[in-house]
Amino acid sequence: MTPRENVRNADEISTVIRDDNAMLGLGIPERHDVPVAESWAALVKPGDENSTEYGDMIAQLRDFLNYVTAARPDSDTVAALRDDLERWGRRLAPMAVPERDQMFGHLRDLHGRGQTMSPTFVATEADRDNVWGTVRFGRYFLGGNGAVHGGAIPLFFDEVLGRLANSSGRRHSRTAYLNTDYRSVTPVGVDLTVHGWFVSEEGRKRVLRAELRSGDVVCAEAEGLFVRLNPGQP
Ligand SMILES: CCCCCCCC/C=C\CCCCCCCC(=O)SCCNC(=O)CCNC(=O)[C@H](O)C(C)(C)COP(=O)(O)OP(=O)(O)OC[C@H]1O[C@@H](n2cnc3c(N)ncnc32)[C@H](O)[C@@H]1OP(=O)(O)O
Repeated sequence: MTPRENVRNADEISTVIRDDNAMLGLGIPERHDVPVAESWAALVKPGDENSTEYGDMIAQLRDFLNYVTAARPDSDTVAALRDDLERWGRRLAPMAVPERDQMFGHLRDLHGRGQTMSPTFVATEADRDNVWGTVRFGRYFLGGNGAVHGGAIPLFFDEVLGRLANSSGRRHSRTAYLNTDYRSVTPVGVDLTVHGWFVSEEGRKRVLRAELRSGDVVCAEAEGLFVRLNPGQP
């Protein structure tokens, strides 16, 4: 018997559908309509006129990656998609620019910075030493059995803590270590809450911690050391 045949009433059916949508990481728009608190927003580089359009394109790309991950497409669909992707690659290739000019990941006024490498962190509150927010790992970030891939979690922590470490007028630092404790499975397709905070700041060394929760359950915790760069250090 399949899980669907096992469904007995309308409530259960809607739960299954909702869960399927959740597994796709869909249903919650990957948009950027939550106001960002002052100190986090201090990183914002104003005046990129393409931000909104580019951000919407990235949101589509994120949804697309979730669909690709979830689908078991027929071979005609795969062939058509391959051809479309090849065409898009050829269209974009001549538009390559040096790193400092690229848009991907550089749009700091967008939640998620206009990138797809890690899920969109939506900062909802921040001060000089803390940031709070939400994240939803889409189906694309699935490791197995409904759990987020173990490598995607430190990537996400680096994203949040790296940015907090360099916020509020602090000079740039780089991650020296980032330790992650996986406390319980991090579910795909579920809104999670995030808190990142400074533990200490001594000389060039900034120690920060973060916590990722699903409801009351702590899914993962991290501690990172971020070392302030010396002048001329890459
Ligand atoms: C240009 C920065 C860009 C930042 C982004 C801007 C904001 C953008 C906005 C949004 C972005 C989203 C956010 C993304 C952020 C991501 C950040 C990353 O992931 S960076 C890539 C991964 N990390 C590396 O590639 C580092 C490679 N390592 C190094 O470059 C060096 O090792 C470095 C700079 C970390 C330290 O090297 P030393 O030569 O400058 O300094 P020494 O003397 O070795 O260390 C200073 C102190 O730190 C301790 N230390 C260093 N590493 C340690 C470790 N692993 N464990 C414990 N202590 C360590 C040392 O023992 C020393 O301590 P004692 O002063 O003696 O007390």
